[in-house]
Amino acid sequence: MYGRLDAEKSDIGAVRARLMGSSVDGAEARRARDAEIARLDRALGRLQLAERSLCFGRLDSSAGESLHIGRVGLRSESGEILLVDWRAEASRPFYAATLASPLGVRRRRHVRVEARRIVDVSDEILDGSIPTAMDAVGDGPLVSALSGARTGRMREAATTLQREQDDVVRSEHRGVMVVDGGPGTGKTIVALHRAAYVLYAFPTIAERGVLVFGPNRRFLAYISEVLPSLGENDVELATAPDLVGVEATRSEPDAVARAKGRRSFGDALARMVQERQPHGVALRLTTAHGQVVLDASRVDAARRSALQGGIGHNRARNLFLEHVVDDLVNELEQQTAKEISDFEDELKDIGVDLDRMFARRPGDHEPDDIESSSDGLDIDWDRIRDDLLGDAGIDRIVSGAWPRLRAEDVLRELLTDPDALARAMPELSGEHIASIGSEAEKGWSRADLAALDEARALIDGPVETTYGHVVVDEAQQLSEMEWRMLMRRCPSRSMTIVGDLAQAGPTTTITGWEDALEPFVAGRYAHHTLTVNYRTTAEILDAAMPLLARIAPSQRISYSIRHGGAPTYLTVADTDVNAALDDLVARFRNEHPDDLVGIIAATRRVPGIEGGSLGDGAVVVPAPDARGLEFGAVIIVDPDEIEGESDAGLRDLYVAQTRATKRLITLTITSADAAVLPG
Ligand SMILES: Nc1ncnc2c1ncn2[C@@H]1O[C@H](COP(=O)(O)OP(=O)(O)OP(=O)(O)O)[C@@H](O)[C@H]1O
Repeated sequence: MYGRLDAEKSDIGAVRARLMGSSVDGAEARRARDAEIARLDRALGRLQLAERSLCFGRLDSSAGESLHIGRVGLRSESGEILLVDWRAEASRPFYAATLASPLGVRRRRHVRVEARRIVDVSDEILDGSIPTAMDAVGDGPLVSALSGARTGRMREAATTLQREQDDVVRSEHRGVMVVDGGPGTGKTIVALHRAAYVLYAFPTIAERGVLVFGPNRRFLAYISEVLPSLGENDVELATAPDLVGVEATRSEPDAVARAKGRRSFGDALARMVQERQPHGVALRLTTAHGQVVLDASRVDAARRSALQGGIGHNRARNLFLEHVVDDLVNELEQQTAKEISDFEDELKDIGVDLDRMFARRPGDHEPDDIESSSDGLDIDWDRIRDDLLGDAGIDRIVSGAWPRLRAEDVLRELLTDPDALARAMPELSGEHIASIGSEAEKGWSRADLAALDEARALIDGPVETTYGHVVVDEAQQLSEMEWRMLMRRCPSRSMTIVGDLAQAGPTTTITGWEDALEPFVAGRYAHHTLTVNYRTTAEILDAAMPLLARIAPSQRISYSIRHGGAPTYLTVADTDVNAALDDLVARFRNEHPDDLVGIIAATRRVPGIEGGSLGDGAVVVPAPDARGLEFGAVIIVDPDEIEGESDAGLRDLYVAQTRATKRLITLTITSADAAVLPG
């Protein structure tokens, strides 16, 4: 297989070199050549990424046929199949076969390859037959993957995707799919493998781009290596600031962020923009050709037809200008015709007959021209229309009724208009409303970003960059306005949405998936729930259950497949926290040198801990940012402080309790000397 991999790489390299060296005539041909070279580069990149564990599985059927499964598909020179891509239909039994339903598979083999050598083989016999000397039945690769060290970067799991996960990854559903489940059930793993599957199996969707949206950059860094290691580099990873192209530089009270995240805030923006469009007013237009007043009903009709295409306030303004100028020219034409005929009548009254004066002698052609001379034949109305479209005076009058706007200005205007805010956010106190205004000049907050995106859509029209498929991770975090921001980027509504409502943060405004999706795909989405926890041991999960019972009593409880030590609870004096952490980290790292320790604390406590002398074996994470992350060991510092820090404090604590793969330690802080240091 590696021989064929090398041969394919060098074949592609040769074609590429030939193309580079060939001469092309004209821009069209050059574009076609560049596109072909880019395609070859992508194919080459994919083959290079397949180098690491090229083949990781093998299926042997009860009928004696076998199939190798790996990162890419490969054929021999004579065309027979050597290796099947893990996403191909033929690979499905590798993930779907079970003891209860072996799908014709006798043996499923996991192969581990390092530096092109097989270093481990592990078999499962699925059809009930007796293992032979040729079978290597032992501890499964899933268990070894799960108990492996956590180094701060998520790893792909194409080799060990489990059946309930694989059903989602390989689903034929092309619309919106929601995947929920408790912490550690593999929602992120499923979402990322789904992205890889979409790229492979739905080429027309993939062509339009795939976006993976995550809550913050720390999380994106954590998952950043999964897709490349699956051979997929054509996926964009983004957070809200990336999508909007603006950084959030200011924090604000959760209640304010929540209010800004509601639909009603978007509606207030829309009203603000509508108020900058003419409603029920007449337009007085003065031109070199005369003065015209367009009455309110014609102005309203022009406004309605300009807005019909949903192209945004500024571009609709240009259409409005065109409608106004059309009406204006019609009006001028009629005025002129009337003036000429009035003039003729006056002349007739004093005995002058224009028709007779201009009449040609008998024998001349085109008697019609004589008729039309009185209709203003010499006036080129098309040219006048063009002139008026570029006329600064008309532009000024239209701008008075329909000004060009900037999204930033409109949002600032709303944020500094206490009356409009009070109408849009009836739940906020006067104090909060006032604070919004005084903070607005100091930069944007996180919640402002979605509002800015909304204002841009209203003013500048649909976003330019859209995607064929959008994956949303930690989706419980999104506000209604953020849902709109994402939907705007996925007009085809092909999405994979993963999240866990029990882990929702303080600024979430939705209460359920139906609530979130109803405005976009009411009732038309698939829903899956994952049930097995692959992260924490059963002991750690058990310790988190009382909290889950308080947060989401109706949530189906997941179960863990691994066991380990019971969580530890310690008490230390405030002044000894850093010394205790040093000690705990050192002890854990001694036993598990490659495993990262996550120290999770209330946001306000983080700087104090970071100021300590922790080595690189540990990272300090503010509790609200711990969503989605995972560590070998987790030390929770002062759970009460985490719980009390925000409206979502209890859920933050639940998230913190479910991040560890091996050990969970909780440090309670006391100012008394009675603290018990870990002994
Ligand atoms: N099939 C699998 N094979 C190997 N590892 C897996 C598999 N499924 C999940 N895992 C591992 O289990 C851990 C938890 O998975 P993941 O982070 O996707 O869960 P999650 O449901 O997104 O969790 P949370 O809700 O806490 O963010 C990760 O380390 C992941 O790599």
